[in-house]
Amino acid sequence: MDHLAHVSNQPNSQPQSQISHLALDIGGSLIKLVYFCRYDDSCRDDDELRSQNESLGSKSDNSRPVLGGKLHFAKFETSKINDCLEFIHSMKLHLGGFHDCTARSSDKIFIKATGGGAYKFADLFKEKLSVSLDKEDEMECLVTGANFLLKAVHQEAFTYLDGQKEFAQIDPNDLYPYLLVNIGSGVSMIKVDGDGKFERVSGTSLGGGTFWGLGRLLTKCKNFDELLELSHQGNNRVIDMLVGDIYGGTDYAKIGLSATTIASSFGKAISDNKELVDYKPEDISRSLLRMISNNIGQISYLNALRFGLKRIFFAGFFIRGHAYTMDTISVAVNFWSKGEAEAMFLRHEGFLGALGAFMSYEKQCLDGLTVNKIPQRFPISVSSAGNKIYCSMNGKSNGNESIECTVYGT
Ligand SMILES: Nc1ncnc2c1ncn2[C@@H]1O[C@H](COP(=O)(O)OP(=O)(O)OP(=O)(O)O)[C@@H](O)[C@H]1O
Ligand SMILES: CC(C)(CO)[C@@H](O)C(=O)NCCC(=O)O
Repeated sequence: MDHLAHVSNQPNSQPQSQISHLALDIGGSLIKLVYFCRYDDSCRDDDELRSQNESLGSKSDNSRPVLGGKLHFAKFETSKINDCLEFIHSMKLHLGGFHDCTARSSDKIFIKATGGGAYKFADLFKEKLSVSLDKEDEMECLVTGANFLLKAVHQEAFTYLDGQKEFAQIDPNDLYPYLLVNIGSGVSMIKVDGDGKFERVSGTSLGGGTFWGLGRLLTKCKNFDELLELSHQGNNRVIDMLVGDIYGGTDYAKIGLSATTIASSFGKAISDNKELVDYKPEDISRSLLRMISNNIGQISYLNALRFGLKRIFFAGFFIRGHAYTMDTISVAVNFWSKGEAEAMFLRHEGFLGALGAFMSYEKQCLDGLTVNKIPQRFPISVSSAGNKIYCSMNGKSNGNESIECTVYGT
C-alpha cells in the first residue's frame, strides 16, 4: 500500500459489511478517498439524536439501531493509481457503492467519483475492480464539500497570520457569500452564494503542480514533503530581486513598496552569473513557494474585490497546513486588501471534492444519502432510504484524520 495512504484508526481487515459509501476525487496530482466505516461495538439506541432529527422534520425509524462510525480519509499520488486500486480492493471499499435502481436486476456497482480522473480512469476501474464510476461535477463537489465542512465541523476554518492560528466562529446562517480558492495542481476560484449556488469566477494554472513540478526540476527533491520541508531553512532573498536591490537599499515609499518587498521573483538569477548548482535548494524552494503563494493570494484578493467578498477560504492539498504557505497567502490578501478581506484555511483542505462526491450519494434513489441540517450537537444529518447517517462532527476531527459519525443502520 502506498505510504501516502493517510487514514487514522485504519481498520486492518474490516469485514465488508462495516464499510459503506466510498467516494473518490481523482485529481491531476492526487487521488482522494472518503469512506464511512462503522464501529464494531457502536450499535446503540440514541433517543436524543432520533428526537432531534424528528423535530426537524426528518423521518426516523425506531426499529433501526444507531451506529457509530467514522468518515475516513486517504490519499494516493495519481501517478500511483495502481496502489490506490490495490488499497480499495484489499479493503473491499469498492463494494461500498450503489446499484442502479432503474435497472431492477442490475448487480452493477457504481462508485461516486469526481475530478478529471473520474473520466480518465473510468475504464481502469471497470477493468480492475468491476465498478463503474458515477461522475459528479468537480466544482459542484468542491462547493458541497466546503459548505458541509464549514457548517458541520467544529473548528474547521481558521486564520493564520504571523505564526498565530486562530479558529474562526462560522455562523452557518451567515456563511454566504464567500470565495473558495481550491489550490490543487491548478487553481479554481469559486464564488459561493449558497448550497449548490456558485460560479467559478477565475482560475490560474500557476498552482500546486507548478510548485511541485518546477521544484522537482530545480532542486532534485524526490517528494513534495521534502521540497516543502526544505523551504523552512531557505532564504528567498538570495534569488528574489527585492525593491531594495533596485532602489539602492531604500523603500519606494511613494507607491507603498518597502525595500524588502519582492520586486521580481527569481529576478536575481538573471544578474548573478550563477548556475543552478550555485543556488541552495532550500533557497530555491523558499522563493518558489513564496512566488506561487503570493500570486494566488493576489489573484484571490482581486476576485474577492471584484464581487465584494470579504471572506476567502483556501483549500486544496498544496497548502498542507504549511505555516509559510498560509502566512504568505494571508499576508498577500491582507496587504492588497488593506486589511479588508480575510484569508481562512480549512483543516480538511484536500478533501472537499471527495466529501462532495460522498454527499452526492443523496441523489440516488436506493442506498443513497440525504443531507439535512440539524443544529447544535448534530449539525448535519446524512440519511438514506436504506440507512441514515448522522454526522455528529463533534470536533474530534483533525486534518486528514477521520470524522466521528453516527448512523442509523439497516
Ligand atoms: N504527497 C504529495 N504528492 C504530490 N503533491 C502533493 C503532495 N502533497 C501535497 N501536494 C500538493 O498538492 C497538489 C495537489 O492538490 P490536490 O490534490 O488538491 O489537487 P488535484 O485534485 O490533484 O489537482 P486538480 O484539482 O488540479 O486536478 C500538488 O500539485 C502538490 O502541490
Ligand atoms: C482544470 C482543473 C479544474 C482540474 O482540477 C484545475 O486544475 C484548474 O482549475 N486549473 C486552472 C485552469 C485555469 O483556470 O487556468
